[in-house]
Amino acid sequence: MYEYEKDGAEIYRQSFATIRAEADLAGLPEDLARVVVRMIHACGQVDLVADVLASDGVVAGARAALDAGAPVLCDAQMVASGVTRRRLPKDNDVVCTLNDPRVPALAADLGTTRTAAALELWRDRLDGAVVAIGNAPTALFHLLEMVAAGAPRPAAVLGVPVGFIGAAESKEALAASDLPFLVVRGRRGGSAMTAAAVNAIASDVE
Ligand SMILES: C/C1=C2N=C(/C=C3N=C(/C(C)=C4\N[C@@](C)([C@@H]5N=C1[C@](C)(CCC(=O)O)[C@H]5CC(=O)O)[C@@](C)(CC(=O)O)[C@@H]4CCC(=O)O)[C@@](C)(CC(=O)O)[C@@H]\3CCC(=O)O)C(C)(C)[C@@H]/2CCC(=O)O
Repeated sequence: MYEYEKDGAEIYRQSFATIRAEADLAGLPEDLARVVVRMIHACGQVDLVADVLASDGVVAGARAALDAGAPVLCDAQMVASGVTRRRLPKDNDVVCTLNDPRVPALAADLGTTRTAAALELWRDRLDGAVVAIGNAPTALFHLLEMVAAGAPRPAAVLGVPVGFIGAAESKEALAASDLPFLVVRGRRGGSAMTAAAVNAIASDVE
């Protein structure tokens, strides 16, 4: 009844070719360009590239951490669910503590959101980890507060929360910090885009 592409590999090939033809990736190092292509693939917006900001070597640093077996620490279950486990080079743990039964009480004690409070349960896994924040601005702010107060430093922070309240500000704060980072400036972000960034970093092929 309808004429449409049914070959998954061909759909991917055409998508990535379209993104590379339409997005202005000039000036990005190739490893970062590959990550941005996949983030664009997750949101359908080729102008995303203009809002991407990353510290030097963040993609290589995150990949080296994964190769060394580092966990991927996610703010939301949606981010964790989007990470393709078979791409991960060392069967790395993908961790989201949001639904841990201790979190509601922690959030009440700290006077913050559950997503932010859930990061308190990352402390023993934070050292050298790849952090993927795709939903909650409060989680990203709380991570920065924890590290500033002496918590272990992650190898890379993919800071891509979405929204209107605190999202842009939390990402500017990350970019101004001394942590290796990748952000999408402004309101855009989200779990799908963040999981896509992890998947691109974990993968050797587009
Ligand atoms: C204020 C919050 C925002 N949530 C956004 C967008 C989406 N959130 C979805 C879902 C299913 C979840 N959001 C929570 C993380 C929940 N969202 C919040 C909080 C109230 C506070 C976070 C913050 O401001 O930093 C947060 C609850 C908390 O106490 O931390 C979630 C845990 C709520 C819940 O279901 O209990 C849940 C995450 C579940 C999981 O994956 O583990 C959406 C799907 C929206 C929906 O349900 O309709 C959507 C997903 C976006 C995405 O791509 O991830 C915003 C826009 C980020 C917003 C914060 C900023 C704003 O401007 O409002």
